[in-house]
Amino acid sequence: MTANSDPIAVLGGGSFGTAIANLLAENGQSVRLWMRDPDQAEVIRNQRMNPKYLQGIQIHAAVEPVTQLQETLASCSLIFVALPSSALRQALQPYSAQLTHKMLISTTKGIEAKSFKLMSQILEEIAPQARIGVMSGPNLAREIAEHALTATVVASTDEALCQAVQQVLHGQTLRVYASPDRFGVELGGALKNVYAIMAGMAASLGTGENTKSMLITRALAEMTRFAVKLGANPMTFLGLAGVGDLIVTCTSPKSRNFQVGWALGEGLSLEEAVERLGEVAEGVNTLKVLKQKAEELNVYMPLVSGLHAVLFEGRTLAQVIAALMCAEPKTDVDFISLAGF
Ligand SMILES: NC(=O)C1=CN([C@@H]2O[C@H](COP(=O)(O)OP(=O)(O)OC[C@H]3O[C@@H](n4cnc5c(N)ncnc54)[C@H](OP(=O)(O)O)[C@@H]3O)[C@@H](O)[C@H]2O)C=CC1
Ligand SMILES: O=C(CO)COP(=O)(O)O
Repeated sequence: MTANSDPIAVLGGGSFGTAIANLLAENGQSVRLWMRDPDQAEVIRNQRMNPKYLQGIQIHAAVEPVTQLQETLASCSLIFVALPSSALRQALQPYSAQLTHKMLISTTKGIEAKSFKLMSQILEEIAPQARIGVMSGPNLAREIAEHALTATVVASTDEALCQAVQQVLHGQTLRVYASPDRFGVELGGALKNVYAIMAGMAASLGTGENTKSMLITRALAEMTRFAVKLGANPMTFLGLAGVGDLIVTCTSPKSRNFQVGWALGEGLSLEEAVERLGEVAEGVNTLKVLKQKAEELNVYMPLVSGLHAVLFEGRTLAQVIAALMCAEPKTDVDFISLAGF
């Protein structure tokens, strides 16, 4: 791997930002890992660890923790954004002038509540002159940091941008695939978090393997149906950023969304589950906005409606399960015919 001449910025000192920064550094890049908390930066600088988010992972010497956002943006032409969706606009809006002509890669898997915008759409709004891409796929931060063999997708119609990301991130333990379908790749990453909450809940209640499989497969049908309604290419959902990410997040206790679901299954309230997690679980907010959008667009999303009913409308799980199982019989893979195939 040849080193890029400019340093590369990673915004967000959480688990994913730290994992990506480390991989870039291991590939020979010089990396500025921006975080808002000077104390956290100091700890990383001195201990070469990020104990708050990635306990036990050694941070490469070429990762420089920084807290000056303006300087960081000015000094880097390739910028990975790993901020929670609730923070991205607010954090970057004041620096739109510094983002002109930069390559911005969103790794954030969420949807803005008030606008239903995906994060790359917000970046485009903040920085219309920037070059925009997204990175998404079955990418649990801890596994990436521990060098589990992993694949991801960089998506943009800007082929040179995809190649730039492949050049700096592709390595011994991470394969980076390119896709021109930015919208589909990004939407898949955001939607699957909701189903991971359901899967975590199902797992903690001791459901059978048939049930787990039904849940994941019908989740794929439901999220694809929604995506088709928004004009996305359903084929993207058969790739790493669709079914790939859905599988990992719905089956792994390392997923924070799965953990929230697990805690709910144990009887904790949503507030208690989120509090216990202490990290970002994007699926909670996505569930709220997705339920509303599905209604607006008249898309049939019984799993989303069911989870929403349990978490926000005072319905019991038993009531929701009974309604789901007794609903009128449907056709399998209906989203393919909806898409005109
Ligand atoms: N973790 C994973 O496995 C993966 C995560 N992602 C996505 O990456 C995004 C970030 O997740 P992740 O790194 O896991 O989250 P974490 O919960 O691990 O960390 C969140 C980070 O965001 C920072 N932050 C929160 N609010 C602000 C703000 N207003 N301004 C600046 N920084 C802020 C936190 O800083 P502080 O400590 O100061 O609060 C912390 O560094 C999410 O959208 C997630 O879906 C994508 C793929 C995999
Ligand atoms: O997106 C992820 C894996 O691809 C991480 O999922 P969680 O945010 O649920 O941990």
